[in-house]
Amino acid sequence: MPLIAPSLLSANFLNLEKDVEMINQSEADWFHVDVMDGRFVPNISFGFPVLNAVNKIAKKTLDVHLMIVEPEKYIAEFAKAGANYLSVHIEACNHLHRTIQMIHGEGMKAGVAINPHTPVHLLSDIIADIDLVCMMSVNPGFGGQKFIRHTLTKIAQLKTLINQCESKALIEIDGGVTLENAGEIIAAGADVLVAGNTVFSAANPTEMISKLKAI
Ligand SMILES: O=C(CO)[C@H](O)[C@H](O)COP(=O)(O)O
Repeated sequence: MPLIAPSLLSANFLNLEKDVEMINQSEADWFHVDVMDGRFVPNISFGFPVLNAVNKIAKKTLDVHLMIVEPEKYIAEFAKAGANYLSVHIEACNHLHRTIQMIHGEGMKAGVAINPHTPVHLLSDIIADIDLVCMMSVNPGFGGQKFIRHTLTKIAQLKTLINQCESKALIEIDGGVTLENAGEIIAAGADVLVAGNTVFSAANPTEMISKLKAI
């Protein structure tokens, strides 16, 4: 069964508590939290005040995806704010191995996110050291975009790399996941499905999470 991680980017910020409680009560496994800085991506989402508030009531794993430059500056603060998984972009890190060591040093699981154009083989010398690959299946920065189908080929490549390197990394697919494409994403080898728009624009988000979980 896939792990389901609803993305709070598509939640109702006028009543975030209601959406966090909905996820608590649902069959979702994780909270996916997108932090954007307006520099790495052309959008600004939210930061520590929101994450700290979510952490007060969230009863599930907090999976934090940093779409920011110089993520190494903020690792300790994300640990304090309750992040369980912390993913940094390979494209944003000059010293990725050191950044992963810092994340582990703060007691968090470490993830590496990769953009749709970034080749999977660039992960070959880090894959054994990480817990998660957040594979972007849209260009990062916005929810509600269309799934880039080429990502399906990359999932299979990543699965092969993980097996070759005896890595324990989970494969997370982020962007454009729907009820229609979730089956083939899982068949390609994904372990975690992030879903923002699909969950929060559904008439019944709790039911939508259960449907994704059942695929
Ligand atoms: O990282 C992200 C955007 O950069 C979001 O997590 C992603 O887009 C999920 O949203 P949706 O399911 O609506 O596509």
